[in-house]
Order: sequence, then C-alpha cells, then structure tokens
Amino acid sequence: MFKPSQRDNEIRSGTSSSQRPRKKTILHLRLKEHRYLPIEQVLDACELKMAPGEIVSLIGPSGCGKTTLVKIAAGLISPSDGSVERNTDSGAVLFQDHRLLPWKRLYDNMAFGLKAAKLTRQEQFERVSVAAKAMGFSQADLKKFPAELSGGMKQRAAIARAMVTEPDLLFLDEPFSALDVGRRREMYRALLTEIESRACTVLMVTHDIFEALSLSDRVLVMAPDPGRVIKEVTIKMPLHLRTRQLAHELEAELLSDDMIADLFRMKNWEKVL
Ligand SMILES: Nc1ncnc2c1ncn2[C@@H]1O[C@H](COP(=O)(O)OP(=O)(O)OP(=O)(O)O)[C@@H](O)[C@H]1O
Repeated sequence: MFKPSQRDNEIRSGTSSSQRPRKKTILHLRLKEHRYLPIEQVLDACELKMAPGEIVSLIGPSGCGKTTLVKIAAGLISPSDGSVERNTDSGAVLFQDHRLLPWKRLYDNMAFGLKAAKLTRQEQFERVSVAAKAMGFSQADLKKFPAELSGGMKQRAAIARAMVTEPDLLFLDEPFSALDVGRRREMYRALLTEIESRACTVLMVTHDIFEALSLSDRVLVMAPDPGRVIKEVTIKMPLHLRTRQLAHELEAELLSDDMIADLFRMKNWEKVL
C-alpha cells in the first residue's frame, strides 16, 4: 500500500516551490480499492494527502486508473471501498473534453458558474474579463458560440470557466492536450499565477512526464493491473526557478529506473526511435 510517508525519492533539494503555508490538509483520500464492476479491480489501496496550495500530478500508462483516482478525489464517483475528505466546498473539475454548452456564447459559458453562485452582473463581468485576458481571448471571441471556436480555444475556455469560480481545489484531467506548445506555456503561466495568488490546490492528470515534472510539487507514478502508485517524486525547486533543463534532468533521472522506463515503454529513451 502506498503512503506519502513512503516517499522513495526526493530528486532535488532546495526550497519547496510552495513556500506557501501548509498547515492543514485540504484533501485526504484513503482508498482500499475501487472496482467499477464486481470482477475487475481498477485501483488498489492508496492514500493521498494534499496541503493547501500544493500541486500534485498523476502520471502513468493509459488505463492505469489516473482519471478514476481524480474522479474519486473530486467526488464525481464514490470509491467502492474507501473515503475522501475535502476541507472545502469550493472545487472545480476540468476534463479533456471541454463540456461547453453549445447554445451559449463563450462569455455566458465562462460566466455560467458565477450566475449559479449569484454574483452580480458587474462581478461576473469583472471575473470573466480577467480570465478571458489571461486565456488570450478577445472581445470578439467572447461573442462566439463553441462551434465557432477551435479545439484549443475550447480547451482554454474550459480552463477559464474553471478559473473564474476561484476554486480552492482544482482537478485537471489533461487540460492542455489540445494546445500548441506556445499556448501550453502561456496556460502554465496563467494557471500558476492563479495557483500562487490564491493558494489553489491542484490534482492533475497528464501523460506528459516533462509537463508533470515542470509544474508539480509532487509527481505520483502509477502502474496498472490494478492501478496503484509505485513511486512518488518530490520536487523542491520553486516553480519560478525551474528551467527546461532541470525538467529534462528530472525526467532522465526518473526514466533511468528500468521499472519506470518499462512502464512508459521508454527503454533506451535517449534515442529518438
Ligand atoms: N465507467 C467505467 N466503467 C467501467 N470501467 C471503467 C469506467 N471508467 C474507466 N473504466 C476502466 O478503469 C480502468 C482505468 O481507467 P481510467 O480512465 O481511470 O485510466 P487512465 O489511466 O486515466 O487512462 P487514460 O490515460 O487512457 O485516460 C480502465 O481499465 C477502464 O476501462
């Protein structure tokens, strides 16, 4: 069974990215197992504790249960055996598919959660304007319907829609997958600014080891059959001091472990093919 106290690797020393105070636990997941159907066990025992302001990434091969773990943490599905404590009511979930309402213009899609939260029109306008700017949308874009947006724009819109609600807990399932390299970087920056300014806590799924090591305080590596955490990497270098070179070094160090390289089918990964 995996426990945070069993951290087997701290690959960088230095000051934590998050010198934000971490006094209490905002999320505590204790899982004995999860099965969608009685026969197949999808997740094995796992415990995850997150402090306010912490960014944790889940990486692992397709089908190892990353999305399932995030859905359980976010309360979208109940674990078949286990419990989740969330010490806040303010959370947002962002999936690969944008889930924008096709009959609403971009502005109204972004303001949707704010209307539900009964913010005034002026407050809605201010929040949407800030998020729209951060996500690179023009005034003209805000009048468009989702069908008139590109795949990347839809993804940015979904990120903006989650950000405007200013959640304490943000669950991200591959939010950047449809974005080009430059946009990804911009999104990272916008997201990190948001996270830093409000000590938002993030649990994120990504297929991209480099992305995980660039953005997270901790990276949990999952293996399949049944899904379980087999390695935890704590990165203490502050986010704003991280470089591509550092992330590449961390990636190389992680993949120098044959078990991890096998998991990602990345043996001899230094070679292009
Ligand atoms: N609603 C469901 N009902 C039954 N089985 C499911 C359901 N959702 C997922 N599974 C199964 O649970 C396992 C884990 O799926 P999950 O989507 O959590 O993995 P993942 O690591 O996020 O995959 P990917 O990286 O491909 O998105 C898979 O075997 C999948 O078929």
